[in-house]
Amino acid sequence: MRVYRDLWWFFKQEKKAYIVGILVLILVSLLVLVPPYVIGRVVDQIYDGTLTTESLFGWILLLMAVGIITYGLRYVWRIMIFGASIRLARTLRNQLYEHFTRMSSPFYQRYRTGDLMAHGTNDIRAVQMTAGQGVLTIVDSITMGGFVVLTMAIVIDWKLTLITLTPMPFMAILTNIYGGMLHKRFHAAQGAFSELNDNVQGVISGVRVTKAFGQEKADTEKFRLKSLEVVGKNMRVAKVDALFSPTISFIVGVCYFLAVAFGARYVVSGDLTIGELTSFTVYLGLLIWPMLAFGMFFNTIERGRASYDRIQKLLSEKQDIVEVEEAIDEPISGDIHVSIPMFQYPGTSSVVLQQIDLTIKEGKTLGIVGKTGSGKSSLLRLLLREYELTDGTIIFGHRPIEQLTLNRLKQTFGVVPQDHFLFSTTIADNVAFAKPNASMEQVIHACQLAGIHQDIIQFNDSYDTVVGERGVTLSGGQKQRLSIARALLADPEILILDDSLSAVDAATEEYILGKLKEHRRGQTNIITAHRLSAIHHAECIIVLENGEIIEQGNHNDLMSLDGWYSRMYNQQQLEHLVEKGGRDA
Ligand SMILES: Nc1ncnc2c1ncn2[C@@H]1O[C@H](COP(=O)(O)OP(=O)(O)OP(=O)(O)O)[C@@H](O)[C@H]1O
Repeated sequence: MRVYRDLWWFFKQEKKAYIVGILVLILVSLLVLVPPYVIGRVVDQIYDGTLTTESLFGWILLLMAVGIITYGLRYVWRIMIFGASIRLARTLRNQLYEHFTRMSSPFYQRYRTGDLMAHGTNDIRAVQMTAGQGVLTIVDSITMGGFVVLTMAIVIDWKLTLITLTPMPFMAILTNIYGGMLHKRFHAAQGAFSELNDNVQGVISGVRVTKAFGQEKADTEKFRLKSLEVVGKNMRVAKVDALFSPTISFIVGVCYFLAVAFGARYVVSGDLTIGELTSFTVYLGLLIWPMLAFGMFFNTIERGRASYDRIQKLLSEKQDIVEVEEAIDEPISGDIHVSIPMFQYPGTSSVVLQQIDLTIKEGKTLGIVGKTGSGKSSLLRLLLREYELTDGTIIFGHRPIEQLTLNRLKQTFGVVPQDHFLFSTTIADNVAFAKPNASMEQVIHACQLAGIHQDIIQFNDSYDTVVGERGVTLSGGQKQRLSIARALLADPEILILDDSLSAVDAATEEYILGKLKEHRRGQTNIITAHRLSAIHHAECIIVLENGEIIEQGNHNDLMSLDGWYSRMYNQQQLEHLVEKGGRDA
């Protein structure tokens, strides 16, 4: 029942729908008492020989009227109660979605995508059932069950009612025991389903790698086993679930037996008419649904409680990055001063960045290089405030990063991440993602700057070509250039290219860099790269090693240092020459 207390905010919000729905349900419960009464009266009139055509016609009219009114009322309560529960599902889904969009990287590291998807679908459905079917079953079992029992006791015979209903407490006890078992098993089944979801998501998004390594069989086997586990756990739920109905039917059967055995004696002794006994047994039949509903109710709320708890746990996850109340939303300008004595990712013990002291000059290009894992992307993530600084400061002009609104920070940067992502939509929509109202000319211009325009017009549908899962598959270099076009279209004050030219050839790289220099004159660029040709033109270059700046200066400064940069540059130049020689030969 705790789930209803937790959902009280929603019932208050939808009180009109629930009050009308419940009142109508009560009315229906009263109306269903009429037909068994009529049947009993008709049987008695036949037995007495007093049934006339007129009175039969009257009874039939009454039954028809009750039938039609019940039909209409059942429609009304469904719309009221089930309609409200659909609105609850919508509200929770929106809350979850908004929450997901607010959360930053650490949250997505803590939760698996499959789990989040299961919470957004299965759990919400279970809560919706609690607010819809759960309310119906409890109201129906109490009102209809109560009215039927009262009618049997008051209108027909209280002693017979008492005898007939003695097995009922067993039903309450048993359904309660089953409910407890169901809760545990449902929890386990839900967990296994989440894992399966995760598995499917991983397999589908990595299907090309699977095929490339010929791992289809192994993957299918893994999936088969996982699926078997889910089936097994759901079977355990089904086995308890399946106990409800036979238990109730058995107990109701015993009640029928008692009703007929004792009722017949009452008829013989003249305490009951044959019509009354007929009504009594029909009323007993009406009790099956409330009893079943009672069992279903526990079942539904057990699931709803587990699911609502999981949804609340997700919603209560605090944002990792919180905007201060007095955050300022003013245009960001000036140099960026970065001072990070030390940085560790939350929950880890290894130092990723240390003794970073750096000024990123406004309107200039900063190149960041270093071995893989040296901390290049981590430094960018801190600039974007994807993670909170544990020690040190980042100051934009004269404003510490924490004093700026998150929105302003996002608007200031245009990022082309390493793991660029294209949506399953047209090329034009993908490019215009951050600026949906951009004109076609602007989209084309950005694509020209990113050196992808010529590729796009080769496609049959040009800018309307659908890419991704539902459309054409682009090469790595094409995807990178589309991501660059997307960032350029937004014309950000600070452009970040995180190893974004790695998949294009040297000539294309040179073309894009030339265009960037021309188009982004006076704007800040931050470029990380493994190929030094991508950054050698930068006004300032830093070399990172184990999270520390070991060299800093422009290309000429670094070449004269004769350190990591110059060694790497010479080596890459040599490789380039060998490659070119090989091609020319
Ligand atoms: N979210 C994270 N949580 C914990 N550790 C992380 C996280 N992201 C990166 N790291 C660790 O931080 C270190 C620096 O990683 P980072 O991605 O910044 O390196 P990088 O220089 O950008 O590497 P690459 O050139 O391969 O992209 C690595 O040891 C990495 O394992």
